[in-house]
Order: sequence, then structure tokens, then C-alpha cells
Amino acid sequence: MVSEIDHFMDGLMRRNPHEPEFHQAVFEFVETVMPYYLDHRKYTDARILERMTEPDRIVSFRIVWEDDNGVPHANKGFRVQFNSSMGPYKGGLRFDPSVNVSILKFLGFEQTYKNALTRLPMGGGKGGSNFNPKGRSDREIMRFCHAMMSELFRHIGESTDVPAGDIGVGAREIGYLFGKYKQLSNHFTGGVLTGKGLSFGGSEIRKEATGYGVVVFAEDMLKHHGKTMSGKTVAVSGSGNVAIYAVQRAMRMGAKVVTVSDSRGFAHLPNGFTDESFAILQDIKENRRESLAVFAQEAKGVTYHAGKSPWSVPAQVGLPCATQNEVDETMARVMAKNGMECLAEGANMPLTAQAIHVLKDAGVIFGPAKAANAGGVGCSGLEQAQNAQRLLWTRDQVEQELEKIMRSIHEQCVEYAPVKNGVTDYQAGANIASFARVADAMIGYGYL
Ligand SMILES: NC(=O)C1=CN([C@@H]2O[C@H](COP(=O)(O)OP(=O)(O)OC[C@H]3O[C@@H](n4cnc5c(N)ncnc54)[C@H](O)[C@@H]3O)[C@@H](O)[C@H]2O)C=CC1
Ligand SMILES: O=C(O)CCC(=O)C(=O)O
Repeated sequence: MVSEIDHFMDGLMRRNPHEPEFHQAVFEFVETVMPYYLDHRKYTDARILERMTEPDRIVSFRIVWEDDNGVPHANKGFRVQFNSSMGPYKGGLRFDPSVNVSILKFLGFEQTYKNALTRLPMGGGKGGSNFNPKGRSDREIMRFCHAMMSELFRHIGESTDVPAGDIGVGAREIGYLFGKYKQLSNHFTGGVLTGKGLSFGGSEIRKEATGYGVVVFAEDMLKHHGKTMSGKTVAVSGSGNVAIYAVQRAMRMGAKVVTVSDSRGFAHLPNGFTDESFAILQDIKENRRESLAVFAQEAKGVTYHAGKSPWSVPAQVGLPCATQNEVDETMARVMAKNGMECLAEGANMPLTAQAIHVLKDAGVIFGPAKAANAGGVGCSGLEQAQNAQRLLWTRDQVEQELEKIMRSIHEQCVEYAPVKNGVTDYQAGANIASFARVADAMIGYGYL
């Protein structure tokens, strides 16, 4: 088995040199899917693994925008349209200086299998720009978004490719992007972007959906192993869209949330978040767009640790919600030693491959991103459904549908997952269940 995996990865790395994040995402998938793949001749005969690791296409373009001093800047823009077997390409846009083709290919690949698990008609894609929104004024963000859409609009559409938010892209940016799309196309096509404002075709709960979904999934995993979230100490990383609503949902489930972080350090709340400290965090991050150091000054019972990650704080549940590869093997050992029982990935690929092995070997229940954080894109699918119906569902309706999606993902994982020492292998379950769904669709289309 190891030699088949190595052989496959050698070929992939030769065909896609200098793309470490893409190699990592494919390895994490192939490592668990290979035995199932080799057991089914319909897949091996169709060379389906080789085919599904090559994106349908990658669009790359220049974005020129003007800053507040009238100086022009040029950034790179991309859209990776990875796989449309399950439906129109669907996945977020990321604005961050680190954005490159390797990162967007890893994200587009992961998105394809995540979206398949939702069972909604969505293919996988991802895009973005190396534009750094930090420190930019609202006007500059608007001009950048308008400039980006001047090219992106040619490549997207409600039945072609439907972008949404990701790191650095929230409701404000989606509003500017949608406004420009509407102007250029002279169509009000709600279903072309998701994460829109509620007054122009957005959905209730989309803002909260990823963070809420992560906690619902963690609770399902705990329950499946005879445990519960209530009373547990929870460490969260990040303090953006996913992290904020993971904190809120975990608090509502009776957990004590003791950390949040950003790229400059982490905030420690030994007695856990209160409604008051949560409201301050939300205001600082969503309205004032300030750093966690400010949060630590304004909220009671908070210490700030510059330049450190939150994983040395003992917790029974870990929710990494910041970015890729934020947890390495050493941190995973610390988590396991400190008694972690369950970890659900809120961010995409926050754990290195070695970190996942350390946690699984220590018997920690591990929820991979493509299952645990699928609530965001699941709710985007519900937004598209509302746009197609020209209706706005109530908060309760959306929340019920979203919980159904998360529960169904948990069931699919359990159906396909091996069990080792009494612990369900959700990583293998999520990968095999989604592989089978995408592979069967691709085979159904013939050799394309
Ligand atoms: N927004 C969504 O609906 C979904 C987002 N995700 C993933 O969740 C993660 C977070 O995304 P959002 O919350 O939407 O973005 P965001 O832009 O709202 O927040 C990102 C957070 O991560 C922190 N961060 C960024 N780079 C970091 C670094 N190098 N080290 C430490 N912290 C860092 C930022 O300070 C911020 O707190 C990403 O991996 C994203 O791909 C996954 C599913 C859906
Ligand atoms: O809502 C969406 O379409 C995309 C969400 C996303 O980017 C993700 O799941 O990583």
C-alpha cells in the first residue's frame, strides 16, 4: 500500500512542482483513500485518482487598483475551477499576501470533496488575490473589489462558478463584488455570489454557519463516543468569521472557551468567555477591525501573549479556526499530553500530516476540515436555493436545514470510517465517502 501511495505521489509532485500545500492536501486524501481505490476496479480502470487531482482550469489575471493617494497598484488574481462533476464550481475567495497557485489548488481540491459531503449540487473551486487588505481604508477595499470583478465576471455565473468569502473576504467585500457584477452584467443574479447582505439576497445564518457547524460536528463526534461538549474546556485559534461563531456556539452548549488568537498572538481567558467579553470581541473584530491586543485591554480577565500560539493552554476540545498548517507535530504532542479528547478543524488544513498522525495515535477524536467546516458552504448552498426560489427563509428554517446537513455528513463519515481502539476514523470516513461520490459522477460522464 505504501508503495502505491508513494508511486502516486511521485507522479503528482513531478507534474505539479513547487506546490507544497497542494501536495499535502492530496497526500492526506490519497493516504486514506488508496485501499478503497485499489479494491474497486471501476475506479482503477478509469484512472480516476489521476483525473481528479488535475483541476478543470485555472484562470490568472492582473488587478490594477488605485490607493487613497492616487497611486496605482497591480495584484495577482486567480480562480481555480477544480471540479464541476457535482455542480457549478463553488468556493471562497481569499485576499491575503500569501495567496498563490499552490494554496488555491489545495483549497479547490479540498472544496470539491467537502461540497460533495453536503449532498448539494456544488462542484469545487477557490480563488483570490495576493492583495493585503490589512491597513487599507474602506474606499481602497471597494476599489480593489470593483477592479477584481472587472475581470472575474467573465468566468463566473450562477450555473458556472459561484464564489463566496474566505480569509480577508467577508460580507463587506462580497457586497462590493456583487455590486460590480450587477453593474457589468445588467442582471440581478443573486445566485452568482454567496455571503451577500440580507437586504440583497443573502441568507440568514450564513455569517454564523461555518463556526456553528464546526461545533455541531464536534458535539456529534463526542456524542458518538459517549461524551458531550457541555462542561468541556475549549481552545479556539483565530478570531475571524469562523472562530467568532465557533466561540459563540460552544458557549451556548455549556463549554468554557479559554482562547482566541490572531496572526500576532493569542488571548487567554482562564475563566472562559462571558457574554460581555464575547460582545467586546465581536465589536473589535467585526466593526472596529482592531487587534486582539486591544481586546485584552478592554475585556476583563484576559491576558495577551504576543508571538505565541494558543495550543499550550490545556483543553479537552481544540478548534483550530485560523489558517493552514497552524498546528505542527510538536504542538499536537503538547495537546495530546494536556488531555485533548477531540479536535475539529474549523480552518482548512490547519494540521500538518504529522500532527494528524500524532493526535490519532493518541486516541484523540479527529474531525477533518472537509467534514467539520462544511457548514459554511452548506449554508451557501441554501442561499443559492433561496435565490433560485426568490424567497428568504426564516432563521429557524435555515438553521434546521443546516443542522440536517451537518448530521448527514456525520452519518456518511461513520458509514465509511474504520474504527481503531474504539475511536472512529473520521478522516478516512470523510475522504472515502466523498471520493466515491465524486468518482461515480466522473465515471458517469465518460472519459472527460
Ligand atoms: N469563512 C468561511 O465561511 C469559511 C472559512 N474556512 C476557513 O477558515 C479559516 C478562517 O477563515 P475566516 O474566519 O473566514 O477568515 P477571517 O479573515 O475572518 O479570519 C482569519 C483569522 O485567522 C487569523 N490568521 C490569519 N493568518 C494567520 C496566521 N498566519 N497565523 C495565525 N492566525 C492567522 C486572522 O488573524 C483571523 O483571526 C480559513 O482556513 C478558511 O479557509 C473554512 C470554511 C468556510
Ligand atoms: O461558502 C462558500 O461557497 C465557500 C466556503 C469556503 O470557502 C470553504 O468552505 O472553505
